[in-house]
Amino acid sequence: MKGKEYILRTNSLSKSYHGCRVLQKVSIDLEPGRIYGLIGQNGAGKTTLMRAITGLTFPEEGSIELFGQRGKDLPEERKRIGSMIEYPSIIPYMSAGENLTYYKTLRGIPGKALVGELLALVGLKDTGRKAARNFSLGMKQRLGIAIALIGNPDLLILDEPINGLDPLGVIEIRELIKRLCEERHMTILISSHNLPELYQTATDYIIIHHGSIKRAITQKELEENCKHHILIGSMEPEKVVNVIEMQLHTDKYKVMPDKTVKLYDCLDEKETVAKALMDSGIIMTSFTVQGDTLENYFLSVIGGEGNA
Ligand SMILES: Nc1ncnc2c1ncn2[C@@H]1O[C@H](COP(=O)(O)OP(=O)(O)OP(=O)(O)O)[C@@H](O)[C@H]1O
Repeated sequence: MKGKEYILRTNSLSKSYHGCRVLQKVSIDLEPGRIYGLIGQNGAGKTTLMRAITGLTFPEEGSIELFGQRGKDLPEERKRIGSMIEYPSIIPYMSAGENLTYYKTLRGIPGKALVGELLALVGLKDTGRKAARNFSLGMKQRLGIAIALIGNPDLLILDEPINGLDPLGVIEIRELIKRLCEERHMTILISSHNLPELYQTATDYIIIHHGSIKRAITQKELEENCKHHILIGSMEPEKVVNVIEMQLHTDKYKVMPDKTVKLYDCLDEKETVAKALMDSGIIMTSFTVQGDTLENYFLSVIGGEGNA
């Protein structure tokens, strides 16, 4: 049987700055045509990992395999990566078209139509001679992505591409990323602190904390972990449990440390559940249908420290 195909594999990458480990034996595997959300707090090592993959910094330990090539000729293989790391590398006094032409020429990429195609793809076709320094933040980000797309990469790496964007800008980038994945079968690694947004974009998540990979999980697995449930708040969780077991005949529940009870069953029979609890004299302080969020999941994986 043919083994799994990988676009990128990092094997035990470690990197230190001034004696301080910022990447610790980082191993990740990226499969083709998927969108990976890289999640971590400030300083977790996301940018450093992206810089290591693209060759902007060098790990002291570990190895990188790109496109199944086992790192035979990394500089050559890296030509199939497009990236926007930290800031879009835009030349401010040039227009969007001039920026793209400049980078295209610099990289020796032929094809007259490419600049127009990329401008259309990122929605900057009508910006004419306007200098990039006068662009909105969203336009600058989209131009940065267009620059990253110049070589029609197989792997696209985007560090915080929606940072500072307004809601419309966020939606535009989300649509663009999804289109690149669906239409061009690109593999995309994207870091973001906006977890609700990432949840709408990514197909997989990689959680990094203090330079170590804590979890790699698919959207499907995440959904399984963040299953919808009825959240029942009361001062008498043992009575709630009794009703659930004896009257609703299910054991799919969990008592939380704050005394709420999560019921993963009977979601289509909310009225029956509510009535059974009330008829048993339980005073409920809350009764809502919820699904755990990516934020909660992230916090539970890193041990509840701070925000993403
Ligand atoms: N060139 C550098 N010199 C010294 N320390 C660095 C350098 N680059 C990164 N670091 C340190 O490495 C750690 C990881 O930084 P990194 O930028 O990779 O984190 P991050 O997860 O991208 O954070 P953020 O979400 O804030 O962008 C931080 O403690 C940072 O201060």
